[in-house]
Amino acid sequence: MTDTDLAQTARENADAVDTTAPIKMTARDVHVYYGATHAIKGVSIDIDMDHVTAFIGPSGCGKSTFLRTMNRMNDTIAAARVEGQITLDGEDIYAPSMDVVQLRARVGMVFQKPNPFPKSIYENVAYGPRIHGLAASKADMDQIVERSLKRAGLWEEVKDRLTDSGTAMSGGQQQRLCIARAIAVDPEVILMDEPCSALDPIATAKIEELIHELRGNYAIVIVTHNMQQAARVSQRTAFFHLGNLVEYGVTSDIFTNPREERTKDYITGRYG
Ligand SMILES: Nc1ncnc2c1ncn2[C@@H]1O[C@H](COP(=O)(O)OP(=O)(O)OP(=O)(O)O)[C@@H](O)[C@H]1O
Repeated sequence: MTDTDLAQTARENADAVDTTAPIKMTARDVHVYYGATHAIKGVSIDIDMDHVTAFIGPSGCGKSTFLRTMNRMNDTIAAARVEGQITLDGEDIYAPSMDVVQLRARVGMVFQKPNPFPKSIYENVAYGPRIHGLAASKADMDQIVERSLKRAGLWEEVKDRLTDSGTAMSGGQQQRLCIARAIAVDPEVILMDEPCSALDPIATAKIEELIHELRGNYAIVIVTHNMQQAARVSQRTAFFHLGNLVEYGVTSDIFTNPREERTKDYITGRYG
């Protein structure tokens, strides 16, 4: 794909930008340290509801680190320290009163490598709703499982083998199962950390289509190394470099008319 194609793809996607969408999450002057390494340097950003926001930038620039601050996954890394403020619907997610288990249900995460539990397909989806008490009966749970698998575009492929192991599926199916698992607890935000990097082009296309379909109901944030993917699936793009948020805006603007020289260099493949 040439630069012109990239710009064209981004422009086609621009129709989906809604400037009146409410802000779902905010970050203000966020810094992250791993011991002495200063990985994120004063990032401020607003994440809109009903949009897909792509985080792009060269390897090691801090995309995954920043993504993990948004549902406190960095809490699980002993050396990581987060400063600054991140809110969800105006509420500080690092406040002592914040229930981290609830937070991670509201802000779900899909990882680079599909990681289904070594349990049945049904149980993979039912697990979250069960621990959060979202189903009052077996019939309720059956409904949640079916609805989540349908939304993840997997139902037709698995409805006759719900008791098979989730780990016995193809990589692309496993990733859609992980998306179904995230959706099952009714999240408001879905964070995706390079969700297609372990998948072949056909499975990747299916996930991209799915992201497109899910967009209207969630705030979705996707880390990607693939600029064509950012242009195809996102309405907003944030470009990170050396721990800084260099530029953030409407995807078609970032790909057609970047304000910063560093963004331009990156999207035209001059480094990264
Ligand atoms: N668990 C960790 N412990 C120590 N340093 C870390 C850890 N995770 C990331 N870092 C460092 O933080 C910086 C940002 O890394 P991060 O993985 O967030 O970047 P990235 O942009 O997502 O990279 P990539 O695109 O290669 O996945 C790097 O210097 C990295 O070495």
